[in-house]
Amino acid sequence: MLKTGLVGWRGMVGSVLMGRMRDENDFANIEPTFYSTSNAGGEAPDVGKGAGVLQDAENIDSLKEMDVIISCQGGDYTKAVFPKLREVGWDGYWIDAASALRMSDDAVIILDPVNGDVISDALDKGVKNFIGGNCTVSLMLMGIGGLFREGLVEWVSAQTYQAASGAGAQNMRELIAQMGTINSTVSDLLADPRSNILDIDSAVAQAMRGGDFPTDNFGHPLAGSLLPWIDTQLENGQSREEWKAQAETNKILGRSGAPIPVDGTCVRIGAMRCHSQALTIKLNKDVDIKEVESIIGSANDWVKLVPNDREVTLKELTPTAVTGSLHIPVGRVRKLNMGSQYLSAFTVGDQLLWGAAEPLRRMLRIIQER
Ligand SMILES: NC(=O)C1=CN([C@@H]2O[C@H](COP(=O)(O)OP(=O)(O)OC[C@H]3O[C@@H](n4cnc5c(N)ncnc54)[C@H](OP(=O)(O)O)[C@@H]3O)[C@@H](O)[C@H]2O)C=CC1
Ligand SMILES: N[C@@H](CC(=O)OP(=O)(O)O)C(=O)O
Repeated sequence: MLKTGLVGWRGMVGSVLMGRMRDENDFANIEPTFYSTSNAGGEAPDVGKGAGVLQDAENIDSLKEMDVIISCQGGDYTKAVFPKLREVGWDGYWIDAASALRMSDDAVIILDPVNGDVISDALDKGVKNFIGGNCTVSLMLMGIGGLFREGLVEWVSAQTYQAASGAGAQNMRELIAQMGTINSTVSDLLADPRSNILDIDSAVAQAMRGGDFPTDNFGHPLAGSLLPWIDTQLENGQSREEWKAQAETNKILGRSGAPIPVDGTCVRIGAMRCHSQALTIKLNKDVDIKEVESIIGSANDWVKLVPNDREVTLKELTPTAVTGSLHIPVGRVRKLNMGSQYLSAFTVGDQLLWGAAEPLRRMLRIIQER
């Protein structure tokens, strides 16, 4: 059994990972050791093997005993601990949710339903660093990976609608607090069916712009609004989240040479944990829409083609419908007025599942099954 160290297991991504590992009985096949950056010596979770003791997540001597380490602790932890482990000659597998090592030459971005071949080749070559992709990129590739696999994509433009969870647990709380503040500001007016909607509207706008509105985490109102910038600002005008789209897509696909252009605008909206994306895809040839649908819908076990029908779309292609589920619905698939090679699609995915935790636990399985 692989000695497997788990770091970051009680955070938001880590908790989702733990839930999935329990659901899939993954702990039966490993010898787990739980680490903490804040509570070494405390009680470790009982995953069916008795509750052990939490180990110190900074203790290199302990970590280097592991065959595999899975970290959901974040990039700062990775940057601090990973190089020290490799310096002392640790040769185990490092599986990480953080972006810190994603673009390193000696690391593979893992999304096995899309790039199982890339992962397998890397394992054959002795690669030991396997890093989860950016949630938006992973969800886009789970949705339209079939078109890439068939070599049909000339470029993609993704306009995103990203959930609060992508910014962290405190941001999810803040979104709800903002919603609550808005509601409580106008609850008396709302209770009166004869009240003027413009009075309600101006009271809401005033509250959202006021100094008491809870914005410590987002820095700005999100509830009742949106934020058209995610992550840091780059010199070329892109946000870092937008930069990741092309860089990570091409790396996940294992492409060398000219990259497939992928670009768009990343926007934070008031969804809880599902990212949605409106995709414009330029195909490199005219493909019949039925064939396009078939290629998209049969690419993996989780993608689901939603017919371009109003009722079904509004029932199945929303964050509310998808949250907590591994399904990746893709709908609104149609050719655009721009020409027969221009395709539109809309996809929704849970950014904590396929966007973060699921590729990590599957990577552990892949290593085990070797
Ligand atoms: N949020 C996301 O959508 C995505 C995040 N990631 C990556 O995963 C990393 C972890 O993200 P995320 O899970 O959101 O981070 P969290 O802040 O939820 O958890 C990170 C760590 O914070 C510590 N912590 C402190 N207070 C608490 C608390 N009250 N509850 C739980 N944990 C607490 C825990 O460490 P300890 O137990 O040692 O104290 C925990 O492991 C990110 O930095 C990012 O690199 C990747 C993809 C998506
Ligand atoms: N940036 C993503 C979440 C995330 O953690 O991305 P990354 O793993 O690339 O840092 C979002 O805000 O929705």
